[in-house]
Amino acid sequence: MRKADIRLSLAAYADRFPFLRSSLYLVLVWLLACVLLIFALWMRVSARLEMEQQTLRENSYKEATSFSRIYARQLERSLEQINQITLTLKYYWQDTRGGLRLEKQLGQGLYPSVNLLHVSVVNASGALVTSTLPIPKDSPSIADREYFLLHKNNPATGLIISKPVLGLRLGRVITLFTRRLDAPDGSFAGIIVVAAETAYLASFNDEFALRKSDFFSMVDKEGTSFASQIGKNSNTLQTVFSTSPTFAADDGVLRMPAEKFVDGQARVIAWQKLENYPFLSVVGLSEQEILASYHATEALYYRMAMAGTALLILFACIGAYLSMRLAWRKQREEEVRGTYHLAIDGAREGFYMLRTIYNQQREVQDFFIEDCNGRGAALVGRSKEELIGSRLLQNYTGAFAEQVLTIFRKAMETGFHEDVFRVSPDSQLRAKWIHRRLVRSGTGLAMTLRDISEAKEQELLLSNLANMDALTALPNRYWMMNFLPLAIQRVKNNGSQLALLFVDLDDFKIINDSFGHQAGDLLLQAAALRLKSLIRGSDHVVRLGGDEFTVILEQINDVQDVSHISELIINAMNEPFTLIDGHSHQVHASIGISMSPADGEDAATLLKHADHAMYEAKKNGKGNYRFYQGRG
Ligand SMILES: Nc1nc2c(ncn2[C@@H]2O[C@H](COP(=O)(O)OP(=O)(O)OP(=O)(O)O)[C@@H](O)[C@H]2O)c(=O)[nH]1
Repeated sequence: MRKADIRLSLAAYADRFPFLRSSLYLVLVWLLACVLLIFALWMRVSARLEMEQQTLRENSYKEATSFSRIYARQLERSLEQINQITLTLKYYWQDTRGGLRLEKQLGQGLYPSVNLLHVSVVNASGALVTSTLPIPKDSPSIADREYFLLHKNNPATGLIISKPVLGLRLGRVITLFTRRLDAPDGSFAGIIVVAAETAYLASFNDEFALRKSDFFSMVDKEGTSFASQIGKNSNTLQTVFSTSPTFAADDGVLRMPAEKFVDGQARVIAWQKLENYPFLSVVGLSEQEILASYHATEALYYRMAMAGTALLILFACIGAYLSMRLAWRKQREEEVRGTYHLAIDGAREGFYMLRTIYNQQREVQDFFIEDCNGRGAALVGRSKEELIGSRLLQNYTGAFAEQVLTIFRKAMETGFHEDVFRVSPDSQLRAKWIHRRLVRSGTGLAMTLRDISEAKEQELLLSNLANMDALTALPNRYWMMNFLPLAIQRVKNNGSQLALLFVDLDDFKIINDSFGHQAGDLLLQAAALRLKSLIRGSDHVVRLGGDEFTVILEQINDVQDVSHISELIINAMNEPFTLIDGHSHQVHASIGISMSPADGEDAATLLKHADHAMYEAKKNGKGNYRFYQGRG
């Protein structure tokens, strides 16, 4: 871009600066609308996400509660199974008077869960007697254990479940279920010990769909975890809690923060108290996993909202730009309209903007005056206010209205019409002559009317002067030479004849010489009147100059008629002229006649031949007429 071009375009923008400043509100409106829409969009997205999250949470609460109940029922059954084993073995032991050999039973496959549940019999002195696990040679006495002493000292004690401990023989965490053995005399005979591994107590993972970080756990009232499992296929462990949880009610559901768990993950936990055992089944669903689908949705929503925001900003920019452009154009149009009104209101021409009114057949029926200037209104004797909004044909009536409509329809078709017309008496136009110009513009017409009456009058006057003899007021030679070709053509077309009578006064010079030039003038005027009185309205008398006249007779079908009129003229001219000077003067006339088309088909030839015939008449003694006989 050249420097000059840059300067030009900068100047163009500088021109627009005041406009831009005054139209800044348009940008602000778009901006505000955009901000509001973006705000509404994000509010909607956030509400939607909130709802989604809420639903997921509610579902997770329900799910956790349902799982904790299932687990509680299963745990109850497992504990009951262990209880049954202790009872069965107690009675079996007592029945067989200590003849129970667990190693034998193990061999017979009586303990299907042998790798998770280990049974032992301890005698009254605390020594292992029989067991499903191998008994080491130096197996220590358990006589000092709390549960052993409890059974020993209290015959009524039923099943005692100890806190989880590290099993010495297994090297794994176990929970001991113990029951007292009584001798036939009711004295203490030892205890049955069932050691349950954590995997036995937490072995329900097939029952429901656990996700990777979900867990279930058997917990006692004090919050001690006995067995837990995180995820479906992981190993069981004693606890998942970092500190012992407390549960105020028998059942419930709540969100537990991340720090409460050894793996640092927040969870929704639900618990349920077992009916027959002092334990709670606890199920925890990982919050991260619950919300995993939510996070995907959230990301999608945010992406959509971002795209929506970008689109809205784009729309707002485009909208602001287009509005500004529209406003700029409008302003320009206003300026142009203002200038146009200034121009047309000061114009001497009437100016009208007409919109077409169509009928049902799509024919132009009328025009609606959309705009006009003061001159336009004045031309039809109305005010601008009256005229604007009215229909064009309201201003015309009768045949003239139909004629106007025809011209206007044609202008709509061709796009342009220009004419000059004499104003009809039917018209309301306040002028005698109008110059009219119609230009198609869009769905209507732009019409200008110019009053050319004065110019036309002037033109007519000049035309009359050019065509008229000043002394006699008869048409002159100039007129005749224009008229004759048309008249010759007319008779040629309709097959009739035209007669040109060349009339020359005889001895006129004497009048001039004897009575003066003025008397001669008066006689010429009187002769002209006399000639005019002899012919029909459709015929013409012309003064060629001096004492020479022509009479043009059209539509001659019989040459006799020409002879007759020639005689009338000669007779009339033979009559003395009494002029206003009181003198009576005697002149005669000689007439030469040429006929068209026989003696000529053009004005000059016809005149020349009539002149020749007149010369012949003069030669023949004056006061008579002669038809052209040819040049012979
Ligand atoms: N008063 C008057 N005389 C005119 C006018 N124009 C021409 N004349 C005169 O008219 C006379 C015409 O002359 P001519 O036609 O030759 O003479 P004439 O006496 O009629 O002779 P013939 O035609 O042969 O009979 C001339 O004397 C002109 O000066 C005019 O406008 N007024």
